[in-house]
Amino acid sequence: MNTLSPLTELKGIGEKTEKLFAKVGVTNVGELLSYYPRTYETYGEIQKPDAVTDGMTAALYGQFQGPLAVKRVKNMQIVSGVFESDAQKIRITWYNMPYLRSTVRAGVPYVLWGKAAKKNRQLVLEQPAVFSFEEYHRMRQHLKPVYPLTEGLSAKTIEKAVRQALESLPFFKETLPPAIRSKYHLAEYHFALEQIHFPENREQMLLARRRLVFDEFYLFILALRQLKQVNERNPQRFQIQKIPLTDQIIANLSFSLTGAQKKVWQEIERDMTGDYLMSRLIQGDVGSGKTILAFLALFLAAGNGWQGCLMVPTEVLAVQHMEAIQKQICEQKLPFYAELLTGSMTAKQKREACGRIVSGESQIIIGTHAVFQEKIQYKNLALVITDEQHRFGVRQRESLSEKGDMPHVMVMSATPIPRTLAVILYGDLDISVVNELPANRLPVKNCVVDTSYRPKAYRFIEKQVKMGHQAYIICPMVEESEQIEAEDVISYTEKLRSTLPQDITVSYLHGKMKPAKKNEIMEAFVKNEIQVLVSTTVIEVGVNVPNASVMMIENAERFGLAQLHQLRGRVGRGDAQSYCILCYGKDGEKTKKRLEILNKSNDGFYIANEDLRLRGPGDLFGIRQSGELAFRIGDVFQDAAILQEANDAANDTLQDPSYPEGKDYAILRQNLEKYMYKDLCNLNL
Ligand SMILES: Nc1ncnc2c1ncn2[C@@H]1O[C@H](COP(=O)(O)OP(=O)(O)OP(=O)(O)O)[C@@H](O)[C@H]1O
Repeated sequence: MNTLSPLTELKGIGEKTEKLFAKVGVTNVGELLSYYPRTYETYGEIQKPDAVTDGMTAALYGQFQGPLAVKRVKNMQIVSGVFESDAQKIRITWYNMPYLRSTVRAGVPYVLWGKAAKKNRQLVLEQPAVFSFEEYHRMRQHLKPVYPLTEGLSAKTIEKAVRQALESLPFFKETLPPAIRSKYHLAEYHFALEQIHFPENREQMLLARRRLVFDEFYLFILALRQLKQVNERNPQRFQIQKIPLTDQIIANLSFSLTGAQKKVWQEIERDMTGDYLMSRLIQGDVGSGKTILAFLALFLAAGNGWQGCLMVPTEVLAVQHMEAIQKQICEQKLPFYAELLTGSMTAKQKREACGRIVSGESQIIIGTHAVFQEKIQYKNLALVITDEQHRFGVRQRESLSEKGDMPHVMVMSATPIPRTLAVILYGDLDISVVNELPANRLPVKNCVVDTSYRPKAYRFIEKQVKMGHQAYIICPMVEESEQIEAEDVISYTEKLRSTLPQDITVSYLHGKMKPAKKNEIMEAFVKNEIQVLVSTTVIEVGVNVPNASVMMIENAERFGLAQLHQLRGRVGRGDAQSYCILCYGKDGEKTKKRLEILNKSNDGFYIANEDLRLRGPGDLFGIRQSGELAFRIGDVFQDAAILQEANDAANDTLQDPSYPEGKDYAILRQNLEKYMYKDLCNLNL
C-alpha cells in the first residue's frame, strides 16, 4: 500500500464507503491522511454545580450518598443515584447499564462527566462517564479528533480508516529539504501525521500542526512563484491604446471617482496599455467601488476592439453586474454589446450567446463559471476579470486565460488581508488598494443585542420601510434542524410575515433555491417589491442594493468577524444612514466581546487584525474566517507568523543554487508538481 492506493485496500472499506469518502474529496490513502480533524474534543475542567447550566457538558467531583438503585421500566433497566458535589445534590441516571450498581460505590470520590440538564430546578446528569480523580486528570491530556463529516460517513469509520492507513504505510519519506526543517525547527513529517490525527497531548498536536501548516504554505508559495515566472515572460500582443472614451465615461458618471479609484484606474490603464500582461489584484473594503473599475477596464478593452470578460461567483451577482453595465451602455450610448452567460440559461439561449461571442458581436461578457466552459470560444479575448477571486481556483482562472491569447488578468477582492500577508499570498499578482470610501457614505451605525431586543428591532425595520428603505435579515440555517439550535430562513420568514404589517412584503433567499428563483427574488428586492429579505449568507458577496438600510444578523455568534463585516457591507452603500443589528443567541459574554469589535469599527482591516488579537495564538479552532482563503489546515490570519516563515523558507530555497535539481529537493519537486496540478486548482483563492 502507498499513498496513491485506493481506499478499498483498507479493511472494512467497500465501494459504498469509498463513494462517501469521495464526497468529501478523499479518493486515496494519501488524501485520507491529509483529511485533518476539524477540531478536537477535550474533557473540560471540573466544575462547581452552581456554574453548570442546562445543556452543558460538565465534569463534577463528589460522592454518591448511598448505593445505586436499579428499576425496570418496560424493557429498560434504569440505574439511578444521588451524587453530592460541593454540598449540592445531583440526580444521576443511566440506562441499561445495571453492572454499574456493583462497580460504583457510595462514599468513594468520583468525577462524573456528561451532559447536564435542569429539571424542576434540580441538576440532573444523564449517562455520565465515571472516572477516578487520577483517571480524569489523565483523560484531560487526551484530545479526540473531530472530523468534518458527511451524511452516512461516521466519525468512527473515518477514525478507523485513518488508524489503519497510518499503521499500514511504511515510514513516510521526509518531504522537506533537511536544511529547511532544521532551520525552522519543524517536526518530522511522519510524527506530524500521527499526532495531528491522534495526538498524545496538546503540545504534540501543536507541533504537528505547525509542521503541516508550514508545508502547506511553503508549497503554495513555491507554486505561486513558479506561476509568476511563467506570467512575467509574457509580453502583451494586444496593442491597447489609451482612448478618450474612458475619460468621457468617467466624466459622465453620476458620481465622481474617489482619489483611490482614480489612482487604481491609472494603474490598471498603465498595465493594459503597457508592454507586459497585466496580473493585478484590486483589493478594497466592502462598498469601496471596485465594480466601476472593472467596468472601465472592460470598456478600455472593448474600445480597442477586444473582448473582455467578468467572471463572478454567483448568478445573482452576474445578473446584477449585467444590469449595471447595461445601464451605463444605454445612458452613455456606448457602442458595445454586453452578454450574460450563466448556468441556468436554456440551451438555445446559450447557443445564441456563444454565437455572438465567437463572432465578436459581444465585446463584454459577464457570467458565472459558465464563461470558461470548454464549448465557449472567444473571438479575441484580451481581458479576464474575476470578482471576489477567492471563490475561484487559480487553475480555473488559468483555464479561462487559455481561451484567449494569454489575456490581461485582473482580480478583485474585498478580503481584508494586511498588506504584508497579501504580498505573500498573491505573490503572482501586483496589488492595488482602493483605500477610501465614496464621500457620500455615512458610517453604518451598529448595535449588539440579545434576542429580547427583537420586538424593538422589528418596529425599527417597520419605520425604515415606511421611510422607503429596505432591510436584510440573515439567518445561519436554511431549514429547521434538530441538531443545531439556530434561526432558519424558512420559519423565520413565516414568523416575520405574521409580525410585520401586511403591506410589508417579506421574502426569503437561500443557496438551495433554483438559480432562476434566486434571480427572481433578487430582482424583486432590487425593485423594492420586496421590502424585507430574509436570507442565508448567499447575499454576502457583492450584492448591491443601495436602498437597503438595515442589516439584522441573527445568531451573529455563529459567523466569523470578517464574514459579518462582509454581510454588513450590504448596507451603507448609498446616501442614507444605515444600521446593522447584531443579534446573538447563546454564549452571551464571550460573543459580545467579539462582536463589540464590529460595533466599534467599520474598517475591514482593523476588524481582521483585532479578531486575530482577540483569539490569540492559543485559540486554534475558533470560528474560521469562513469563505476566504481556504487552505486545508492553515489559516492565513491565525497562522500569519508561520506564513511569514514559510515565505522566508521559500526565499531560501529559490536562492539555493542546487534548487530544483539537487537530491535534497527530489521529493519536494514531485510534491510541487502534484500540488500545481491538483491542489492549486481546488484551493479557493
Ligand atoms: N466614487 C463614488 N461615489 C459614490 N458612489 C460610488 C462611487 N463609486 C462607486 N459608488 C457606488 O457605491 C456602491 C458600491 O460600489 P461597488 O458595488 O463597486 O462596491 P464594491 O467595492 O464592489 O463592494 P463589495 O466588495 O462590497 O461588493 C455602488 O452603488 C456604486 O455605484
